[in-house]
Amino acid sequence: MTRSLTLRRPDDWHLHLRDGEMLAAVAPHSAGFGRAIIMPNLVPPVVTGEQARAYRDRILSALPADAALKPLMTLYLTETTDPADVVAAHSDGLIAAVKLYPAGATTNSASGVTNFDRVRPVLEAMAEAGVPLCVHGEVTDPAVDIFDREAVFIDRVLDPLRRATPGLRVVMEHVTTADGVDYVSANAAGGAMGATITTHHLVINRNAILAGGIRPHYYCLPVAKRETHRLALREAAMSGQGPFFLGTDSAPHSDRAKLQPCGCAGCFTAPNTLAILAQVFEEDGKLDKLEAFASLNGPAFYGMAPNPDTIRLTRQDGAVAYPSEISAGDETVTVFDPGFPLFWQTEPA
Ligand SMILES: NC(=O)N[C@@H](CC(=O)O)C(=O)O
Ligand SMILES: [Zn+2]
Ligand SMILES: [Zn+2]
Repeated sequence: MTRSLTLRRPDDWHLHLRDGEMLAAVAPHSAGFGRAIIMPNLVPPVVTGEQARAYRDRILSALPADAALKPLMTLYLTETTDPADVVAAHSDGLIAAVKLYPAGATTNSASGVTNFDRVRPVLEAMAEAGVPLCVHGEVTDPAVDIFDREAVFIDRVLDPLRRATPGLRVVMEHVTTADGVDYVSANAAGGAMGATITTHHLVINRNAILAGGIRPHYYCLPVAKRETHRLALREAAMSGQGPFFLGTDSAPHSDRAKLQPCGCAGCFTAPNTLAILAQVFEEDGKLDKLEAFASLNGPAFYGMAPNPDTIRLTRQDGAVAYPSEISAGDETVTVFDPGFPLFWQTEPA
């Protein structure tokens, strides 16, 4: 049995760090990643280069002095986004990507896009300048079943949008279906598409949310699908194939906001993500593919070098303890429970 594993330092290509007291509480839990794509869905959202710069400074102040993490900022695409601001922020190295939320699709997405024609000039400028578009891929049409919203998005929105904007590089964020995996695999040639896969979608299917009682801490968007889809995600993540890389979508919410008649979507996985990943890759006999997924494929897609340094994961004889919750100001935030004991631990540097 493998007892230890040395990897290029991993990156997180989809991370929510929030702001204020929540930022202060959660940022240290992602400090061991080399880089992270920081999601812009604050209230109000991060829409201009100036706002991204100020948010990056707040993140850097919230990180411990010895943190490895370099935040890679994104702008939240709105129907009034200025193409010139996007291109300038990208060429200054301030942002790595732009994030598209269909209006109303997920947490803090009210300022997202309703009419895709209105963002066409921005998308064209991005295609021209090589700025990737990160997409929350779900339709918001209330007539579409929530478990079908990703698959329908591909046909109704994503594919037409990509055809209308040749050269636009797209990341399908937190892909949750076999349909998403197949679409990305079929369209990834030449780096045209990538996909992030979360830690929690490798672990849970929709039963985790609903069987034997309702479990709000497993509710996230896109919602976990049936088992066949989870297996397709595991296969993609463990394939070593270039377009698939880690984006934890660690999305902290206070327990107060989660445990409501209408609770928020999001799983907070930052504290135990690597331990869970090592375990699921080990379970499938694919530990040798973890580095491609967590440390190599993401930078290759974004045109960056892998991190120069490494981390070491070791397998313990007994289960490793991690906090079941953390505090953020007066609030608590529950850490994702994979439902099985964890044995892998990141060695202190
Ligand atoms: N994934 C989630 O369930 N929630 C995210 C938003 C998102 O990534 O869609 C959040 O910001 O809480
Ligand atoms: Zn999303
Ligand atoms: Zn997210």
